[in-house]
Amino acid sequence: MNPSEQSENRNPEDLLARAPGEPQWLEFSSRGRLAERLSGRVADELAAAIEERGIATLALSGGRTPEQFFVALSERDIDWSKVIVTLVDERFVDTSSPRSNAALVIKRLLQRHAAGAAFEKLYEPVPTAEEAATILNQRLKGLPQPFDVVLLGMGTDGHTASFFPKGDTLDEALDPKGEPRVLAMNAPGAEEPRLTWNLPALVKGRSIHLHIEGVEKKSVLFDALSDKESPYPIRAIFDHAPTGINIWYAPAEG
Ligand SMILES: O=C(O)[C@H](O)[C@@H](O)[C@H](O)[C@H](O)COP(=O)(O)O
Repeated sequence: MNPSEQSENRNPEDLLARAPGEPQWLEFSSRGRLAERLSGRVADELAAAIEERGIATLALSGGRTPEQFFVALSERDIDWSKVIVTLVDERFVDTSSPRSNAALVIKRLLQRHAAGAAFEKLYEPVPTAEEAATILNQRLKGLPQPFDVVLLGMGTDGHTASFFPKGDTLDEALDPKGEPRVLAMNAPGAEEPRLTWNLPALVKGRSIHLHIEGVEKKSVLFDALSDKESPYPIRAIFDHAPTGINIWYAPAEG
C-alpha cells in the first residue's frame, strides 16, 4: 500500500484520540473553503485579542500552502492597525528573492484591509544567518508575547517552522526549557540557511493552527502523531503545546 492510500484509510478521529495534546481535525473539500474558514477563525481570534489587550500578534509560516489563506485574511475587516504580523520562520534571503516568506506576506496578506498592519520581518541584511539571529533577538525584544495566533505549516520531511530533521541547531530549537528566541538553522533539507522562532516561542501561542494540504502531508502527520519516538520534528509541537492544536486539512494541493 502506498503512503497516500494508507493515509486515506486512516481515520482522523481514531488517530487524534491517541495523539498528544488533544488536537482538533478540521477537514475541507477544497483549498478555497479551507482558506475562507481559517481566515474567519484567525480574524475572530485577532479581534478578540485586540478587545482584551489592545493589540494582537500573528506569527505566520511561509512556503506555498498559505497563499490563498493570506488573500482571504487580507479581506477580513478588523482593526489591522492594532495587529503586529511576524513570521514563524524565514529563509535567509531578502525580499527581492522569490523564496522570501516576507515577500509573500507583503504581496498576499498586507493588502486591502490588512495593509495597515505592522510587519516585523525575520531577516537582517548581514553576512550570516547567525549574525541576523543575534540582531533579531535584540530588535524583537519588545514584541508582545506569547503570540496570540500561530500559523504553522509542515513539509513532507516532517519539518515545521525551520525545525528541519538533521538541522544543526535542532536540539537547541526544540529545547522546551529555552527562553523564546530566534535561532539560525542550517539543514541538508533546506535550500538556504534559515531563521526560526524556537519551540517555546511557538507552543506558548494562545491559539495554534497547523495548515496542511495533500495526502502525502496527512500521511506524514499521522506517522508523527502515532509514534512517540517519531523522528519528525512536527511531533515536538504536539508534545509541548499546552493548548489543543487545530489541524486544518484539505486533500488537494495546487
Ligand atoms: O519557510 C518555510 O518553508 C515555512 O515556513 C515552512 O515551515 C513551511 O511551512 C513548510 O515548508 C511547508 O511549505 P509548503 O507550504 O511550501 O509545502
